[in-house]
Amino acid sequence: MSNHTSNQSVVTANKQGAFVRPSSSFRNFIEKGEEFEPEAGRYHLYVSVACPWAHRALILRKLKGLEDIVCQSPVFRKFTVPVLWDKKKETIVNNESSEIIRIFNSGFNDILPTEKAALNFYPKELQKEIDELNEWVYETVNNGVYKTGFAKTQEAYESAIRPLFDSLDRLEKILYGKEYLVGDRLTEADVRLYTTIIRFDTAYHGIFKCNLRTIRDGYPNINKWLKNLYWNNDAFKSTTDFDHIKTNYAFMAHINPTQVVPLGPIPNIEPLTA
Ligand SMILES: N[C@@H](CCC(=O)N[C@@H](CS)C(=O)NCC(=O)O)C(=O)O
Repeated sequence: MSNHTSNQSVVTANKQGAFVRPSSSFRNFIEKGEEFEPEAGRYHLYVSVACPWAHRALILRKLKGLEDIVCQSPVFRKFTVPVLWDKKKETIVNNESSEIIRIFNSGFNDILPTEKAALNFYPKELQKEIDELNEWVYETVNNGVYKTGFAKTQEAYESAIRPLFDSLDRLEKILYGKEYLVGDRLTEADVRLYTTIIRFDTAYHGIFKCNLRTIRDGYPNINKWLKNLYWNNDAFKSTTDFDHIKTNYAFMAHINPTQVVPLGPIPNIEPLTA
């Protein structure tokens, strides 16, 4: 995969000092009868467990029971993660997390047991609502924490942190009396938000200066939703590694030059009953 290394940098900024995320360059899908066929053992997922974008893919892989079909391993820089690699053609299939989770959601259904194939985290009847929510959640929350943390000017920082917290306020209302974001079932919208919120109090609040409020003290409905996913669904808990998350964010020398790793918050996530 050395032919496909990326020279993209996480610290890309525009003239105003605002973080600009580079776009992903490999955008293929896995489909029967097409170039990339669903096959067990053919594809490999490269991740970093600290990375919220890679974490999305790890959760979907687990939810769909793809552990024996798509292997995974950590990779250290050079290219962005997640990367879905085709061992047969020796090429990257896709390096865009929002598409890799769609591939995992349905691309391997033909070779999965019936009960796993039946699981659909992007159901037709909810797609419009999921897409609409994903759009603003991506801009202001998933990427919003990065825009806040990587801002190189006061102005860029403040114009990212405000929309971030406005969106958290909006999500808090959406989750009032609800277990999931869209419909009454777990969808990719929950997965995409989870990987940011689980890092919020432990990394983004301190290291990225996303500190108007914490999730645990400022957002009871989001906190309840978060705890439910973490404690009641192993696909979330088993793919979440708090030590790795804390260390990796603290090691970003451009924003934390001492690389001292914060101890708190304690606990990393509250117990279900708190
Ligand atoms: N759009 C990509 C973004 C992935 C991304 O930015 N990943 C980070 C890690 S959290 C990365 O690999 N950055 C490149 C680097 O650190 O060199 C996706 O969602 O898949």
